[in-house]
Amino acid sequence: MENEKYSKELNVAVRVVHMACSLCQKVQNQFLSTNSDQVKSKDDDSLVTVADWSVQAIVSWMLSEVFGGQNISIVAEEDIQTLTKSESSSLLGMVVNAVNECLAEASRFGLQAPGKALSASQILDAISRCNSHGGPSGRHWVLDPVDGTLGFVRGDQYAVALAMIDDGEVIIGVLGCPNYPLKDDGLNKYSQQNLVMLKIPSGEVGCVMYTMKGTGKVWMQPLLPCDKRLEWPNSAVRIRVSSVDDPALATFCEPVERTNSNHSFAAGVANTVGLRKKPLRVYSMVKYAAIARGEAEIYMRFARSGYKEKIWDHAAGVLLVQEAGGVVTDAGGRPLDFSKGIYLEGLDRGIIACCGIKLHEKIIGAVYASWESSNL
Ligand SMILES: Nc1ncnc2c1ncn2[C@@H]1O[C@H](COP(=O)(O)O)[C@@H](OP(=O)(O)O)[C@H]1O
Ligand SMILES: [Mg+2]
Repeated sequence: MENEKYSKELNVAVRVVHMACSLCQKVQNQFLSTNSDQVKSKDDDSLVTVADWSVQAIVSWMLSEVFGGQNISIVAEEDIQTLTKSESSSLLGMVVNAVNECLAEASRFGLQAPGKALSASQILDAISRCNSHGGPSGRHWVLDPVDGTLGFVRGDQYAVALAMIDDGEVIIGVLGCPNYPLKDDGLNKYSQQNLVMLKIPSGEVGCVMYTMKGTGKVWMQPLLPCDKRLEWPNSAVRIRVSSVDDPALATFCEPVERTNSNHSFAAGVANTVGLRKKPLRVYSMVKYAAIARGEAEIYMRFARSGYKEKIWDHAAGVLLVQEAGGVVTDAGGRPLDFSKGIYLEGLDRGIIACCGIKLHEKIIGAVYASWESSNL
């Protein structure tokens, strides 16, 4: 990538996300086969798993090792509240094991393993250190350790998302998608058949996509098989958005959960614009990946009013789409603002990502036309 200034950050971020994906695959396989108690309910009733905490711990630990001790700023989704309750000691034990097993393999990813296994308190420290609120100045890493937790526990799509913001702008975006089929149109095909992604033969599924602002290039690497080392650039191929601009041929994505996006409003917009295909419903930021890779043309997200979108759910994915040639704005057509802390403040109604400006203008126009008559 051209921009020397951030090349080390990008390189390390990609390696760390590969490592995190490998951890997630192990945890997912384990609990899908044993249906164990690795899933707990958070106070807000969303699901959080051993993988969320473990990924946050390894990313935080690695970034701190490479980029400067306790001083780096990381904005991330998880805290240690549940994990430090007395009844959670077995859960903490599982996190400690998962983290240490994963870090022991760091050299395979071109990273340096710790001299000895990390203690529970070092791991809790690493997790709770990610309590930055971001903001308009300085560098902030932004992490969603397991985005699409529901997809993760169902054996479906999820993502590990790591971005770096510098002075309010997203500069680096890395998205690990362990269940993303590598073949063209794989997501479409498997989603339509309602297949659990784990049934896809390994070697045909899982990738890391990454980019740096201003390069106009987005790269995709397959995940590493367990006996291989990551050799940069590890068979990276360039990906680009689709060139389809005819609504009749376009595919649009939306969240699986209707609590996260108003499906009927999106259907109204789709109808107004002349989209004909069924929506592609996908968990997590894999929707951005599908646009960046040209497998879908449009992503619409209309959260209920009052819900505030968080930067870690979007930063990496938005940059991937933009650098792959696409357009992402709020539903009023304005750019997303990542400089205001942990929320996308001032977001107008929803988020629209498109492969190109023509479709984007049509969608924004249809949102305006439909809004008045809707009760969002
Ligand atoms: N009411 C709501 N409206 C919109 N997004 C929500 C929401 N509640 C949770 N989310 C976010 O939606 C993300 C999942 O996105 P999607 O619906 O596209 O799969 C969740 O990420 P996590 O799974 O990391 O918690 C969560 O941050
Ligand atoms: Mg998320």
